[in-house]
Amino acid sequence: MQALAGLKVGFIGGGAMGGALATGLVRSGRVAPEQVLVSDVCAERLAELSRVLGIKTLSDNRFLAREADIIVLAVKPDQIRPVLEEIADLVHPGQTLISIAAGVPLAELQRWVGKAVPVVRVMPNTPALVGEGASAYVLGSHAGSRDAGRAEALLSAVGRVVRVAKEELLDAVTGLSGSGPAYIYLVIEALAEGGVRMGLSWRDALLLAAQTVLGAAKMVLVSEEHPSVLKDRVMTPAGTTVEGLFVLEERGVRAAFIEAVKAAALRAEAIRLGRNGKGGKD
Ligand SMILES: NC(=O)C1=CN([C@@H]2O[C@H](COP(=O)(O)OP(=O)(O)OC[C@H]3O[C@@H](n4cnc5c(N)ncnc54)[C@H](OP(=O)(O)O)[C@@H]3O)[C@@H](O)[C@H]2O)C=CC1
Ligand SMILES: O=C(O)[C@@H]1CCC=N1
Repeated sequence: MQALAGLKVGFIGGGAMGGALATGLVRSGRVAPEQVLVSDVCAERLAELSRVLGIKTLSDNRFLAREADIIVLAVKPDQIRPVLEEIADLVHPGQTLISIAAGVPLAELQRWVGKAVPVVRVMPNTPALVGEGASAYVLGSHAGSRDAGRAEALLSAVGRVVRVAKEELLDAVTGLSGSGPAYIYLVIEALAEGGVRMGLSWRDALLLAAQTVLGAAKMVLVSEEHPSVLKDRVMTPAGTTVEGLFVLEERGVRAAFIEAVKAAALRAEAIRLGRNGKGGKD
């Protein structure tokens, strides 16, 4: 991947999301393990990432900020400001700062870093770990095509990526694909329980449920047909599928998913606007 050639990618925070991105990136083969650095306050997490991926890990965010060309801020939203203030004097316009924090606006990121360095806001998701992430990004005012290229190269190595036209849309992305894997795990668990209820072993039911979700998703992406067309192809008149679908519609499952995305997106918006009642951001 040309945009990442010879560059060092540093992750500050190697937890659920930072660890998933670092792992997906190394496993993609688009960068060598020597190009990836992770710093974290948790020594066990660092030891595990270093052991599994063969990457350099460290407990010193400032050392990482000196070394990395792309710095991914992957700590919890309330830790973004202290981390940025910790490294602000070291960062320079040759670097690209990428924040993956939910609800932390570009204007704040730029203010905390205090100088004209390129900042990109990204909303990824955890399936990046297995190369099937879904991410969206928006550029800050000092970021240009070089930084967009770097962000796209990084994110396309671990899944699919879209650029959104304005920052506010990242709230919707957060509600849909950022939080979305959790909704789908719930669906898979429920489908499997349905199978168990009707006599399957948990092991068989879980495999069938997960593979069905994977297969259906792949059909949508590969065929590029509208999901309703694909749905119709599964239904036989007076058959089984229409009975199942009727129950889902009757119970309001479609509306429940639409409302779930809205609720999560509104929460992201509330954090971004500082209307935070639950300790997500200071
Ligand atoms: N999880 C997800 O699905 C997604 C998360 N995000 C965003 O990613 C970010 C990280 O979330 P997530 O990975 O879930 O969180 P985690 O708590 O799993 O990971 C954060 C890591 O950063 C460490 N850390 C805390 N303070 C510092 C510091 N000052 N310097 C270096 N490392 C530090 C934490 O250590 P310790 O645990 O010891 O505090 C932890 O290991 C958040 O901003 C979130 O909004 C975005 C999309 C999806
Ligand atoms: O739940 C959260 O706030 C984070 C952001 C998107 C997914 N997890």
